[in-house]
Amino acid sequence: MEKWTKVSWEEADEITDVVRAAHCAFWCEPETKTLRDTPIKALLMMQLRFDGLLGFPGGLIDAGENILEGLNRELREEMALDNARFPVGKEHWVSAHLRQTQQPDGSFKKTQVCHFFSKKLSKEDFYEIEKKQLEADHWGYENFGLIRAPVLEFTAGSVAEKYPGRGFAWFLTHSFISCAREQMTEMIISEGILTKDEINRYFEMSRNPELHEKLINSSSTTEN
Ligand SMILES: O=c1[nH]cnc2c1ncn2[C@@H]1O[C@H](COP(=O)(O)OP(=O)(O)O)[C@@H](O)[C@H]1O
Repeated sequence: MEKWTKVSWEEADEITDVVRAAHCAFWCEPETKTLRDTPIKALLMMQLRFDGLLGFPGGLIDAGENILEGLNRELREEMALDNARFPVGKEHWVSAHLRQTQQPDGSFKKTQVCHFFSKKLSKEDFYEIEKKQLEADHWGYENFGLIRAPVLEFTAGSVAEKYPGRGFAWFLTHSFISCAREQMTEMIISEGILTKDEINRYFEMSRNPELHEKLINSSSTTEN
C-alpha cells in the first residue's frame, strides 16, 4: 500500500534517501476543433509509456544532477526536445508529490518524490515538438508516442448522443502511472484550462456506474 502527500519545493529538498523524479506537461491554447466542431479546451501533451500506462515525459533524476538538470536531460532523451530553445525552469514548477510505501511492519517509509512542471507553448512550437519526437533516443522503447489528452466534452446534437459522456470523463478512467492523473488535473486547474468544479464534474461522470455501463456498451456497438 502507498500514501501520497503534496509537499513544497523546500520540503521536498529536505527529504533524504528517496528516489526523485520530474515530469513536465507541455500545452498550448487550441486552434482546432475536433469531431463535428466540438471545441477542445487545450492541447495537452502526454505520453504513452512502454509499460502501457499514461504519463508525462520526464524521468528519474540521476545521482549528481539537480531536479532541473535531470528533467531537461530526460526531455531531450525522450522527446528530442531542444533544451536551449525550450528550457524548463523552476518558474514552471507546479507540485511535488511524496510517495510513502508501507513496510512489512505496517509503518510507512518515504520512498519517492515526484516533481511536476507545466510549460505553455505557442501553437507552432507545440506542433514542432510533437513532430520532432521521432528523432528521440528513447522513442519507441520508453516513449511509445506523445499523445494529446482529449480535454473536451460532446455536449450537443447527434455527436453527444452517439458519444455520451465521452471525451475527458472517459479519458480519466484510463490507467495512469503513479500520481500522473493528479498532476494532470492540478495543472489543468492551475493553468486555468478548466475550473475545479468542472474537473470534479468530469470525475463524477467517470465514476457514475450507469454512465460507465453505457460507455462500455456503446464502445462495443459503435465505432470508437
Ligand atoms: O508522468 C508521471 N508522473 C509522475 N510520476 C511518474 C510519471 N511517469 C513516471 N513516473 C514515475 O517516475 C519514476 C521514473 O519513471 P520513468 O519511467 O519516467 O523513468 P526513467 O525514464 O528514468 O526510466 C517511476 O517511479 C515512475 O513511477
